Amino acid sequence: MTIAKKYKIGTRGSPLALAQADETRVRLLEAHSDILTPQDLEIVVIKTTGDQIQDRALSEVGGKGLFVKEIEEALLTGTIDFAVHSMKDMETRLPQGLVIDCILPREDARDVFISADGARLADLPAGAIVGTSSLRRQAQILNRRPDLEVCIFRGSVDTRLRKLQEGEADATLLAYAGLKRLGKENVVTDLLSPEEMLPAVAQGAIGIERRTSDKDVKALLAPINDAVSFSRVQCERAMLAVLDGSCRTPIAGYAEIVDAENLYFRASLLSPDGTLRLDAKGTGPITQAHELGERIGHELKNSAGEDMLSFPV
Ligand SMILES: NCc1[nH]cc(CCC(=O)O)c1CC(=O)O
Repeated sequence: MTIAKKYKIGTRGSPLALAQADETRVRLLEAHSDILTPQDLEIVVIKTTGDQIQDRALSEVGGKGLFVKEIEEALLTGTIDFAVHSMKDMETRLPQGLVIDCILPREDARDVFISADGARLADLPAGAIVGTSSLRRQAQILNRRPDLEVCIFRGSVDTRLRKLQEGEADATLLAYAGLKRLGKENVVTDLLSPEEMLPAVAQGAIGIERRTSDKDVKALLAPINDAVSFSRVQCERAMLAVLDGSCRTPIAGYAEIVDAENLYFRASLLSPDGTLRLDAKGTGPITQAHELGERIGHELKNSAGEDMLSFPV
């Protein structure tokens, strides 16, 4: 890096998004303590369409792209220099001219179970209500516990916890990563293993998006990329890219390190009501993360058939 200059970091304004932008800023200041001072990295909050819709499930209003569109426009027009995202919320295809080649060290990817009265998932009585707006969580819960009810739960982590206290549901499911980043691990009743609840693709991973042409930013971000986290996310997203198309199809995918050289990857495709579930798994070299993800994606796609990939809304 030759010149120090000022950079604008784009992010949503939710408490979690701000925590992630701040983590990115701190990592960059550490990695470039020789050339960057705190004033060189400015956090710019961008309000997205998704932030304004709080009362409907995301799958009803257009999917995860809603949280990202305005931020990508700000990148393309140059209002910001790079953007910090939860990789879980990112579509598999980025707009022309943008790239994500920096993934921070991944946080714990598991989902957690939170109940109002401290009961664990296995303790919930028949008919208990679980609040979630994630089709993946809904489908997996109903697959294991067809006797439970699911209701829509949206909003920030705080909003969901408040709804739980107010009795709108008996329990909810959240990403452990988000709670940890907000310093709210204490609300967790139970950590769910990947066998109980296979995480979402890229859950717990923070990615940084930039203009493909911006070589300064590329060099700035390179030292904070975590190669192993990058490969795990690449594997999971390659699977999603094969299956994607319908955000009404619950998909889960989780790649983990088995030894210094290999990934173990599990993926599942379910029907929203949890009655159908297809699982696939495989191992492969970390250096071929994309190929492993694609292979498992095609395996699921072939056994699913067209109808399971396009459930009616
Ligand atoms: N869809 C919202 C969202 N996007 C990322 C996270 C959590 C943090 C992460 O997975 O990195 C959450 C909240 C949740 O699912 O509990």
